[in-house]
Amino acid sequence: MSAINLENISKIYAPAPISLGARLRRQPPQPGHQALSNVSFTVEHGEFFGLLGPNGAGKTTLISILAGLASASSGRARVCGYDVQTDFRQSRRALGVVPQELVYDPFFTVRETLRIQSGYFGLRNNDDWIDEILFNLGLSDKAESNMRALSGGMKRRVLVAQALVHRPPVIILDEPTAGVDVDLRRTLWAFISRLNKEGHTILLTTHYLEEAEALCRRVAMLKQGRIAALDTTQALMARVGGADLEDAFVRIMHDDEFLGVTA
Ligand SMILES: Nc1ncnc2c1ncn2[C@@H]1O[C@H](COP(=O)(O)OP(=O)(O)OP(=O)(O)O)[C@@H](O)[C@H]1O
Repeated sequence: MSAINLENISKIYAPAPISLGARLRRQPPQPGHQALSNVSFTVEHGEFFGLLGPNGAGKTTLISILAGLASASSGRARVCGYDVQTDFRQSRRALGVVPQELVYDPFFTVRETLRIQSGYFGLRNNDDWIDEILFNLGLSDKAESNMRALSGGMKRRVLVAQALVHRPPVIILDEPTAGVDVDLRRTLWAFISRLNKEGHTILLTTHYLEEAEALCRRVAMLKQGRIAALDTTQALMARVGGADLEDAFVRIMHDDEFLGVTA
């Protein structure tokens, strides 16, 4: 049983509702937007896996499907063997997701936020683990601060903490270091690497390819909603050529030969 298993996932977003003016002009309805086409891959337990792709490639859509926030138009997604639709509660419990957007409730303190999140998973008396997470993310002195009083980088640390309160075996980070300072990057990667060494599976999306090269043993590259490459980071760089993963990424994204090709 794998940590993450995706079988032929496709996603077509419904078109925007047709306006009254367009209806009166008898314009034909717009087709939906195909964000993912037959995406299949597996992430094994304990892997540090990179999901890469340019803006709009479909990374967040795929993560939303895994987290049960969006439903696939076709195909099957499983987390730790649990189907994300039919076994939603178990699959969601196995997963910690750090979202790309800073979403938070401004009325609570950091500790309250983490206690509430623990409550969603039926966890009471979770303060020992909450304190450990806060310490490891450099947030101990912010525990009683109100969320709205935190800087953007500090809020992002709380999002990471929130994803970890229920000790999920699989952790998904959607661009966790976008716009954050060197200090947080180092703190975050030290903690996430430690969790990975302890056996947690990590799926990371990032536009910082040097981070992916340093951290991820395997990567999948999405291009226009299709898998363009899927291999170990080292094998991919050796096969495609170039000085580093960024070079390989640029070559793959600019060469149509790779569209829909899997390793
Ligand atoms: N709710 C939605 N309705 C319609 N189209 C959407 C919706 N969400 C995303 N899309 C479209 O689906 C495609 C994939 O978007 P997605 O956010 O998954 O890409 P991404 O790889 O995460 O991009 P980024 O790197 O910019 O975060 C894009 O063309 C986007 O405009």
